[in-house]
Amino acid sequence: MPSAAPGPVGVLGGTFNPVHLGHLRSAVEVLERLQLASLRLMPCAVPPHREAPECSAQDRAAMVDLALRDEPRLQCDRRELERSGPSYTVDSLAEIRGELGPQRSLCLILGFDALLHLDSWHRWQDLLGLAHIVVIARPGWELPQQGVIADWLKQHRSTDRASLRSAPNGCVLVEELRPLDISSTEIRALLAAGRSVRYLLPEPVLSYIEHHQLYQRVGAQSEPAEQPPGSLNGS
Ligand SMILES: Nc1ncnc2c1ncn2[C@@H]1O[C@H](COP(=O)(O)OP(=O)(O)OP(=O)(O)O)[C@@H](O)[C@H]1O
Ligand SMILES: O=C(O)c1ccc[n+]([C@@H]2O[C@H](COP(=O)([O-])O)[C@@H](O)[C@H]2O)c1
Repeated sequence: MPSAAPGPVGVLGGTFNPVHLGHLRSAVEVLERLQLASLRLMPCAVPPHREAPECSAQDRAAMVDLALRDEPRLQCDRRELERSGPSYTVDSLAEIRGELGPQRSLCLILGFDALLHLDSWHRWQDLLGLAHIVVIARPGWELPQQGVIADWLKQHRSTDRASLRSAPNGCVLVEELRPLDISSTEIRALLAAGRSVRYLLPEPVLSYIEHHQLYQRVGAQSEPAEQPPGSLNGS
C-alpha cells in the first residue's frame, strides 16, 4: 500500500521581540488543527516593515530556541539570520520551497494584524505561488471588509482544510484559535516599567531576559551604584 503523503510544513514568521505564549499556543493549536508535519517559527533578522528592534536577532532567536525546547514539532528556523538585507518573507519561502520540492504542501501562518498590511509586503503577489496562507484570528483585530486585501481574500479563500493537502500552495484559510490577548509590545512595556511578565511567556525565556537584562527601563542599568560615604578617594 502506498504510504500517505507527509503533512504540510508550517512557517510562522515574526519579530519575536520577545516570543510569548500567544505565539506558542497559536503554533501548537494550528499545528494540531491542520495536522501539520511540523511548524517552524522563523525570527526575522532585519524587519522590512518596522524599525530594527533593540534586541538583537541572535537574542530573539535564542529565546525562540528556549521556548521550543520541549516541543519537537516546533522548530526555530534561523535562515533569515543568515541573510543580509531586509528579511523578506517571499525570499524565505522561495528557499524553503527549493528545499521541500514542488509537491510538498507549505503553509505560511499569519495573524490578522499582519494580514492587514500584506499588500505592502515585498512581492506579495508571489506568496501564494510558493505557499498556502493560513490567517489566525487575534483579539482586537477583524478581517477587512473592503479594499485590496478583502478582494484578495474573496478570490483565494477556501473553507475546506483538505485544500491544504490537495495542493502544495495557493489557498488562503482563516482559522479561529484560542484567543490570547498577549503581545510583545505589552511585554516590553511591562518590563520597561519594572513590572512582572511572568506567565505571559515561558519561564526559560523570562530567565534569559533577566540574565541578559533585556528590555530594561532606560537608565536602569547605567545608573552608577551609590557609594557608601567615604569609601572612595578618602572623600
Ligand atoms: N497573541 C497572539 N495571537 C495570535 N497571533 C499572534 C499573537 N501574537 C502575535 N501573533 C502573530 O504572530 C506573528 C508574529 O508576531 P510578532 O512577533 O510581531 O508578535 P507581536 O506580539 O505582534 O509583536 P509586537 O507587539 O512587537 O508587534 C504575527 O503574524 C502575529 O500576527
Ligand atoms: O516580506 C515582507 O515584505 C514583510 C513585510 C512585513 C512583515 N513581514 C513578515 O511578517 C512576519 C510578521 O511580522 P511582525 O511585524 O508581526 O513581526 C515577520 O516574519 C516579518 O518578517 C514580511
